[in-house]
Amino acid sequence: MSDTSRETTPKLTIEVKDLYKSFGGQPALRGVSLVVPEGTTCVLMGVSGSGKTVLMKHIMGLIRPDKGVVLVEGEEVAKMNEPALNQMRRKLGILFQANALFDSLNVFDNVAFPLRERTNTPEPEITKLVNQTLEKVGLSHAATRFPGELSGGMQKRVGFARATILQPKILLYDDPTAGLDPLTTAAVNEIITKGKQQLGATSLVITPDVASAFGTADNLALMHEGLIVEYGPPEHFKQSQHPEVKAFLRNWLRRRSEQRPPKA
Ligand SMILES: Nc1ncnc2c1ncn2[C@@H]1O[C@H](COP(=O)(O)OP(=O)(O)OP(=O)(O)O)[C@@H](O)[C@H]1O
Repeated sequence: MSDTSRETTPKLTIEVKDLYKSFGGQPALRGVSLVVPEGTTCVLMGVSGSGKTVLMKHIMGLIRPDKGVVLVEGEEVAKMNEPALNQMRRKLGILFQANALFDSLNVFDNVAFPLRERTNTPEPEITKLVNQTLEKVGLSHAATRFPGELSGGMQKRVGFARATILQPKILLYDDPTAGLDPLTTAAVNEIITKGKQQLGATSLVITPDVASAFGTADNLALMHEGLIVEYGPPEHFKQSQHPEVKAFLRNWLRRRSEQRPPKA
């Protein structure tokens, strides 16, 4: 028996086919197609206004397409009714730029929130799960502290703990390293990688941080004016001859050298 008979096509957790969306006659998406195979991390890059967030909002079912389809685990998002949408969203762990932590709740209660809100888990079990999750993100010592008392990176880790406490199969991150210093950025990248390893999750990440993107992605996609102009693994990307990829990487290198602090 040949080995090929045992080969299986990877399951596609997210499938976007020929997606179009305009706002007030202005096109934001102009025929976007993208697949994210199960258990992989895809990083979306592109200049401001290129359509990254609009694409992600379609996946979350927050925006309806003008044309084209978005499938999450084979189900068409635009055809879901409210209960089906809620059920689909339970599979999503969402970590956006603003951590949206509750300032009046301490770290423990912030992380426990989805369990208390969405499940009937008994309190002793909640305590166990939250403590385990805080340990994973290295925040066991901060359980009783409030968001205002934490560094930006610690807040991100609380956000990650809260986004993953229900063990989502799909993680969506929008600009998770925005405004963070290089050390904290490295910690967040580690979190993204951990998300994949610990949860076996499928991740879609938007980031302007090209170094993060190359470090975390199985596949990279570059958006330009509402289209994905290049898609593939980091090695493929680095060698891309596509003019928009070359311009994007050149700009990033220039900005990075400008941002380097002057030598003391
Ligand atoms: N609700 C909306 N109403 C009108 N226009 C919108 C809306 N949402 C997005 N747009 C427009 O769609 C285009 C794509 O926006 P989007 O937020 O997806 O960009 P982006 O690539 O995520 O940018 P950034 O990196 O700055 O977040 C922009 O021109 C934006 O102004």
